[in-house]
Amino acid sequence: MATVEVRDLRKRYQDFLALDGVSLKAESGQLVTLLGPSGCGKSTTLRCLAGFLEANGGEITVDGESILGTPANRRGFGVVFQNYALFPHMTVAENIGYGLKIQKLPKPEITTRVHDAMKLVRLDGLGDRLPRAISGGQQQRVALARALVLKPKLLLLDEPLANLDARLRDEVRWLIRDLQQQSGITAFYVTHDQSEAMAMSDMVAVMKAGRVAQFATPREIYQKPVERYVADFTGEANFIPCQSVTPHGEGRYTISAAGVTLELAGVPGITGPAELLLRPEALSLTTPEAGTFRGTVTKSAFLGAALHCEITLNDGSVLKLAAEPNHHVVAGKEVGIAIDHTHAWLMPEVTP
Ligand SMILES: Nc1ncnc2c1ncn2[C@@H]1O[C@H](COP(=O)(O)OP(=O)(O)OP(=O)(O)O)[C@@H](O)[C@H]1O
Repeated sequence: MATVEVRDLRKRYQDFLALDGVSLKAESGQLVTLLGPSGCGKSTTLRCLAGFLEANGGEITVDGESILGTPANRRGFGVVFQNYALFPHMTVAENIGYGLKIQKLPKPEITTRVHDAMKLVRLDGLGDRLPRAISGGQQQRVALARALVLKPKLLLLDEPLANLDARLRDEVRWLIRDLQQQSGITAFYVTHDQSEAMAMSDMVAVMKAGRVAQFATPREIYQKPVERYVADFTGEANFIPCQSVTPHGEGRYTISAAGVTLELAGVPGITGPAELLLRPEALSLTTPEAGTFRGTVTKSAFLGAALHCEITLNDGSVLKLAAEPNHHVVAGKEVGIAIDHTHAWLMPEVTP
């Protein structure tokens, strides 16, 4: 178990600044996800942690000790990549035991540990197969077992599910989280998949152009994003611009938006222009008289479990929501929208 801290990490590729001061922390036993779009610096951060890349500035500590001068093979970390990189000519068991063989452990101990690791990732009985004779999901589990068998201090996973189909992704995702929690191992996990990040993590770092836009729990990231970029990247989001914002201190505000005055919570310390974030589940359809907002249905689509609607308000804002599937909602209908204030959140309007 290890506490890992990354402070103001910088990495330059020639004249391109890929990491511009990344800071985050994993407490012992936590799984921390680096989430963000392609090119934002997730893999670069992970490679600096692994020791495959040398940082140009900043610090990485494990249990308070700097590791920047320690070469990758002496850090004692387990690494799992999206391309499993198994040795094609070795059996599953040989692949898993390879690192132990390099460490020159006695054969009986290798056999026992490989056996235990295979059981852990549910690969029993497949030890004699070659990688080409097992499925993609099984290959990824071999890669996972190969990392875990070394009892690493820290587990680093770079999009480990990217090459799997949706069903396998789900299965391996839960397996990784189960194993990580059971073993209490600290882990960093790179993904651009928001639902993966939300489901698996203790903490999420949402990355934006070489920096961490927000570092918080999945719940906080989703319900209390610090800016629109984070809100957009972590799920469906509706935004309404505010005409006036009066702060009351401690992150409470009175606002006026789309002709309605509301009192609600938001990012502390907003002084300039702001916009209201309403997640779809904060909204429900009602009569025009009963709603907080009034609008006209501009789109509706029956998607089985829900009726997806777009409502255009009188200020031109468009709200998307999922209504009860048996609701009779057709384009052109006047409706009211009730909002659950606990799911409404005010954010500063940041120019993209
Ligand atoms: N060896 C390199 N030389 C030059 N630029 C690089 C190199 N490796 C990465 N970059 C650039 O650094 C930025 C960050 O790359 P990185 O691989 O960390 O992003 P990422 O968030 O992991 O993206 P992805 O999800 O596509 O893997 C990108 O703009 C990328 O083009």
